[in-house]
Amino acid sequence: MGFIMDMGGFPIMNLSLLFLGLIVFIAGWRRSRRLLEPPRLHEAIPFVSNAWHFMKNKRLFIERVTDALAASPIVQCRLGPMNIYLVTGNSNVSAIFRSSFSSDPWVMRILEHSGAYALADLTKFATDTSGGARVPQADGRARPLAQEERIWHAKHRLHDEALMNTRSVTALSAAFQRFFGERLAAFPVGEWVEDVRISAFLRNSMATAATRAALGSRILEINPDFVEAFWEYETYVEPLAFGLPHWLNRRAVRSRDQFRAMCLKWYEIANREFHCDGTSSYEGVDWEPIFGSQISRGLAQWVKSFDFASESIGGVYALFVFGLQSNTVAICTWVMMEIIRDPNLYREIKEEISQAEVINDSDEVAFNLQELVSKPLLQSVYTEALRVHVSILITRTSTEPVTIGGYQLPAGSVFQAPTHVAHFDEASWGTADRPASDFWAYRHIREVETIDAVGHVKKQREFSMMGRGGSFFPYGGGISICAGRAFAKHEVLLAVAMMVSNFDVEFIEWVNPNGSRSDRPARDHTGYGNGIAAPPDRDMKLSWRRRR
Ligand code: HEM
Repeated sequence: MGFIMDMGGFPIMNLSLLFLGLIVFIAGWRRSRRLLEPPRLHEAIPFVSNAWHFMKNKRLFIERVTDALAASPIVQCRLGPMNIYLVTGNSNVSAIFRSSFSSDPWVMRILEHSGAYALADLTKFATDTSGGARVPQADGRARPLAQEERIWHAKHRLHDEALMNTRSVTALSAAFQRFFGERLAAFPVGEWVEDVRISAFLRNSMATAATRAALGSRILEINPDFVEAFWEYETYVEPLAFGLPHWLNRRAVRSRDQFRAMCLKWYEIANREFHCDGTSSYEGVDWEPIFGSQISRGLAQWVKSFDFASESIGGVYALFVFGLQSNTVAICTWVMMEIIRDPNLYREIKEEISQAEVINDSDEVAFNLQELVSKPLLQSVYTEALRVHVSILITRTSTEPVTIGGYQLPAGSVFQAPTHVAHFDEASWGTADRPASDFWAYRHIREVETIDAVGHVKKQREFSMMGRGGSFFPYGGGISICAGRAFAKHEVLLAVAMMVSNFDVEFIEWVNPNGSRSDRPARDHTGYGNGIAAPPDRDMKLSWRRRR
C-alpha cells in the first residue's frame, strides 16, 4: 500500500505525470514514424493475407490497392517475405523507370523460382552488379567485369539484336504468318464450321504457330503435348516467383518441372542435330526447323558462353516461351471478341485490313505488314485491349536512396507500379459518355482534316494517344521494357487480319469453360495470377466459313 501511495517519498502525482509524459512521447514518436513511412495496406493476418490474396484473386487485390492509392500515391504492403511500396502518378512511375532503379532482383526471383535455374548460374547473375546497359554501372569493384562477363548486358544485347531490330521482327512475323496460315488452311473452303471457340482455337493454333516461328518445328515433334504443358505451366509462373515452400505449391512446381524438361529434351537433341556436320548449313538463315529463329539460336549461344547447367537451360527456354505466348494470345482473343460482338466495328476493321492486302509470289493474299500495323482503327483496338486487359505490377528496386511521393526511402526499397491504376484513371482516359472502365474501340483515334491535290478538304482518321502515354505502360518501361513488343503487335494484328480477311464469321453465343451456355459475355479471369494480360473467363462460340 505504501508502495502505491508514496513510493518511498516519490509523490504519486509526479509518478502519474511521468507515466503520462511517457505515453504522450511514445504516441508522438509512433506518429512521427508513421509520417516518415507511407501508409500500409491493411492485412488481417500479418505476412500471410496479402500474399495469399495476391495469388488467389489478383484482380480483387489490385482493386484494394487502387482504393488505397486513391488516398495516397504511395502505399506499403507486405507480400510474403517482401515489403513493397506501391506507387501511382506519372512522376512516380517515370521515376521508377530511371536507371537508378533495377528490375534485376525481381527477375532473379523469377529465374530462381519460376525458371528453377541452378544455384551456380543464379550466382553469375547475382555477382554481376554492372547492370544491363551498355555502359556498366559503377559497382565499386577493384577489377571491373570484362564486357563478355556481363551476363545481364549480354542478355539485353541479344534482345536488341534478335527481337527488336527490323530484320528479326520481319522474319519472326513472316514465319508466324506462314504457320498460322497453315492452321487456318485446315478449315474447308466454302463450308460453315459450327462450333469454333475463339479463345480455345487461339490458345492452340496461335501458340503453335508462334512456337514454330520462334523455336522451330522440331520442338513440337519431340514434345507433342508441348502447347498443353505450356498453358499448365503458364498459370503458375508469377505465383511461383514468390518462392513459397514446395509443399504449398506442389502442382505449380510439377508443371514447371515438366515443361522445363520438355524444353531441355528438345535443346539437347536440337544442339546435336544443328551441329552434326560441324558447320551447320543453317547458319545465317532467318528460319530453320531445328532452332527456329535468330533469338532461339542466340539464347543457345548465350547459355553456352556463360556455361549454364542443363537444369537452367530448360528454365531459360521455358521463361522465353512464357514471354512469347502468354500475353499475345490473350490480347488477340480480346481483340477478336470485341470486334465480333460489334458488327459495325467488324465492318470497319475489315475495310482497313483489305487496304493492307497484297498478292504474294504464290498468288495468295498476304499483307503489307508496315501498312497493316499503322492502320488507325486496328491500332486503336489493339491499344484499347492492352489498356483494359493488361494488369501487371511493374517491379523495381532502388539502387540508391530515393525520395518518392514525398517519402525518403533507402536503397534496396522495392517498388511496384500497377498498370491497372494508370490505365483506368478517369482523368486520363474517361470522356463524358465513355468512362475509363469501358472498352471503347475508337478511344485512340482522332479525325484530322487534310487537303488533297485539287484542294478538297478530307477528314481522315489518325491513331493518337493524345498526350496520355504517361498513363499507359503495358510493356513496362526503362531498360527492362518488353523486348518483344514490336513482334507482339505484328503477331496480334496479323492473326486478326488473317482471320477477318479469310473467313465469314457469325457469333453464336458465349460459353462457360465446360461448354455450357453462359448468360454473360467474357470478363477478365479474376483468379488468374500469371501477371500481365488477363485472359477471358468465358469463350465466344461462333461459326465461320473459309472464303479462300
Ligand atoms: C501483348 C504482348 C506483350 C505484353 C503486354 C508484354 C509485356 C511485358 C512486360 C510488362 C514486361 C516487363 C517490363 C518491365 O519490367 O518494365 C515484359 C518483358 C519482356 N517481354 Fe514482353 N510482353 C508481350 C509480348 C512479348 C513477346 C511476344 C515476347 C517475345 C518474343 C516478349 C518478350 C519479353 C522479354 C524477353 C522481356 C524481358 C525484357 C528484359 O528484362 O530486358 N514479350 N513484357
